[in-house]
Amino acid sequence: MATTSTTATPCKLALIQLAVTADKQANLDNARTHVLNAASNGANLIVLPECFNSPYGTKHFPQYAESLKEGPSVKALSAMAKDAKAYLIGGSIPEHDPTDDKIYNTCTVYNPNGEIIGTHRKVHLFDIDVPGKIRFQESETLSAGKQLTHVDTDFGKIGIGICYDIRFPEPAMIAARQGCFAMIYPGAFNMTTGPLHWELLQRARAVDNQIFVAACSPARDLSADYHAWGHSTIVGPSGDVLETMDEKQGIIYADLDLKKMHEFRQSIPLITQRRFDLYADVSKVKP
Ligand SMILES: O=C(O)CCC(=O)C(=O)O
Repeated sequence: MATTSTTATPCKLALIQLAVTADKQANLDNARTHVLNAASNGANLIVLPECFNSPYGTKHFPQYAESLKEGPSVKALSAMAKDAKAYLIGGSIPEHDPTDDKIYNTCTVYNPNGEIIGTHRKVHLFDIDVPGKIRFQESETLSAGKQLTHVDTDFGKIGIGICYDIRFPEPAMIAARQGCFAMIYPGAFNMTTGPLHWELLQRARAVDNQIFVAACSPARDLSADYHAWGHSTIVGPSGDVLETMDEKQGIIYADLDLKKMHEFRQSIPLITQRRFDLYADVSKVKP
């Protein structure tokens, strides 16, 4: 099993809970202002929310989708990372892939030189129907990604998921076992599932795997079709909430202390205590 380094560069994480509008260029400009602001406060790993350049809704995705090669968002994100001299987990954007003519919910990740070091297409589409509360079917216009994503940084390896991906424990466990010290989820929970599960799922993924977990939401806009829960949150490897916030636009920060993470793992050594002789492959268990 891969080990997580203890000698990595200190990591100051910032989550930007952005107010998203229907104006793509205004969203990119607002993201830039906040990314540079976070960097000027010492953040060297900066995260934007799910769907930060477009309103969140299946009817909006085809209209806002752009190619990663040609579109304005990747160019703008690359320049932000470079000018901030920070790693940037660029939330997500509706991506149009001209090679298969499909639309994906895609997160791009940049190093401090502005180069793309990872691309994650949401692998679990948000298709739910809670009668009388919320029905949302991303699959009406989106296709699912086909791979899990880990990126290499000066701090260590980081796993990326997008929103609904957090409901599935397996990708976080695989990331932790392959040496990632954190899972980062741009996300946009809602007024039904937000209060029920947003924090619980982050704490669950963290405590199961003894890693940092962070989820970054858009700010709530009651004039939009979709009301995001907000409450961007950073959780530590023991499941403790390090920082959280309300539903408004803003930034939260946390220093991610990998030494403490390793000490905690030694005191409760789940990694060496697992019984894969009893549960090696859950996919073979018949429901
Ligand atoms: O899982 C949930 O309750 C919300 C998921 C979601 O909003 C999303 O995947 O965008």
